[in-house]
Amino acid sequence: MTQPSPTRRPLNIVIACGGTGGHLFPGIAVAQELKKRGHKVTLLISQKKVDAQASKNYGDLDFRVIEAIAMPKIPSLGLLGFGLRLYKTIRFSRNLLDEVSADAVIGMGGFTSFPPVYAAHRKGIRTYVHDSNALPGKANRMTAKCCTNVLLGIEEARHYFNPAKCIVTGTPVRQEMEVRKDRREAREELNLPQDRRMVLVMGGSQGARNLNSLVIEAARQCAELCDFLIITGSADFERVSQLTADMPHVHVIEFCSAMASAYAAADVVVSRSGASSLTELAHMGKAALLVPYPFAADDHQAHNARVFAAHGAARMMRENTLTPDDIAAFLKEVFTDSALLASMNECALRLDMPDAVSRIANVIENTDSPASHD
Ligand SMILES: CC(=O)N[C@H]1[C@@H](OP(=O)(O)OP(=O)(O)OC[C@H]2O[C@@H](n3ccc(=O)[nH]c3=O)[C@H](O)[C@@H]2O)O[C@H](CO)[C@@H](O)[C@@H]1O
Repeated sequence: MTQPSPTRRPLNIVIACGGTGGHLFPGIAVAQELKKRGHKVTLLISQKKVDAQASKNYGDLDFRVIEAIAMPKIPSLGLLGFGLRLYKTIRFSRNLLDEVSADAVIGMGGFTSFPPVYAAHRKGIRTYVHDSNALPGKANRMTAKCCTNVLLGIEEARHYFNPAKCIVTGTPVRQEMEVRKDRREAREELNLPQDRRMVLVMGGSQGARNLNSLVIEAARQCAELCDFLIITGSADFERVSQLTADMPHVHVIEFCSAMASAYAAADVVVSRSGASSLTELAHMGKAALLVPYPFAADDHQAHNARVFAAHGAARMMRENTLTPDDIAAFLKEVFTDSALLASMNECALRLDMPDAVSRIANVIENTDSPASHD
């Protein structure tokens, strides 16, 4: 593991990580590490429900809300309002950077990272953007232009940026996931049976309605084979609860605040292929059936899933052709071929970068050169 080197004084660091769990949780992981090293951290999140839901379990961290502004289509009438909101958010960011005497700003991705990173860049403060996906989004590519360094979740993304600025750090997992939990304890905690195979179903930080529907039909065929723990997302909780009311082998959670336990309790996972979900699957060494969100920008979730499939850690299936029979067949295959399941688990583990959070913190602590830009 890379060792942190001592810094001259505690730093004031701003982490912009709002908008979605895939940005927020890696941001929380970096904040936890920097705080542990004695630095002061301010996290910028958006006003969205998922941010409030996810951040409420981290009362020891300092969260501030900043307006989340998404880039409208070009050309469109929305551009005028967007320009005004962007200007206001950059001004808000500039004031906040003064208030906390920021030494460095890290954007964890998405368009919510741009205003604080841009404001910091204009003030000559060190700036970073972290991109966790195999195919980086447009917002990150734009933000990267005003960054000192670009921190990458995986090597595959390097050629989308100025390669000289890129440092492959991996994507960090939260402190509570660093140590893998015991399966028995995890099942006790989540009130799940000990003697059944368990399939964890997750649709990213906000749930996935179509995937939930397909899994419920598959679960009807698999009542003998295994149990299911479905994390539905807030919007689909009522519907899934009703549809599975007569299925005692299906367990339903709206939003899971104990993801370390959910992974530990699972034998196999059916999931969307958001980058943080994949990072956690690798860290936990869990085989998966990956179903990329079909409408993700530039189909980036398919790029993520292909990396895992190519390494033998997962199967990838596209939602438009996926049937409940396919899901049931996959589960029968992995549960009857224990060597296959073990090999997929092992391949997932090989993709883990356990020191990602240290690498990021080291970059933040060690770079004291003035910002360099494209
Ligand atoms: C639709 C879309 O564009 N999604 C993007 C979004 O994904 P999204 O926000 O869904 O994030 P990911 O799938 O990357 O990660 C989900 C995170 O939420 C956590 N979690 C989830 C459910 C729950 O109940 N509790 C909980 O804590 C997971 O442990 C994980 O840390 O950002 C990712 C990172 O840029 C991208 O790769 C995804 O493609």
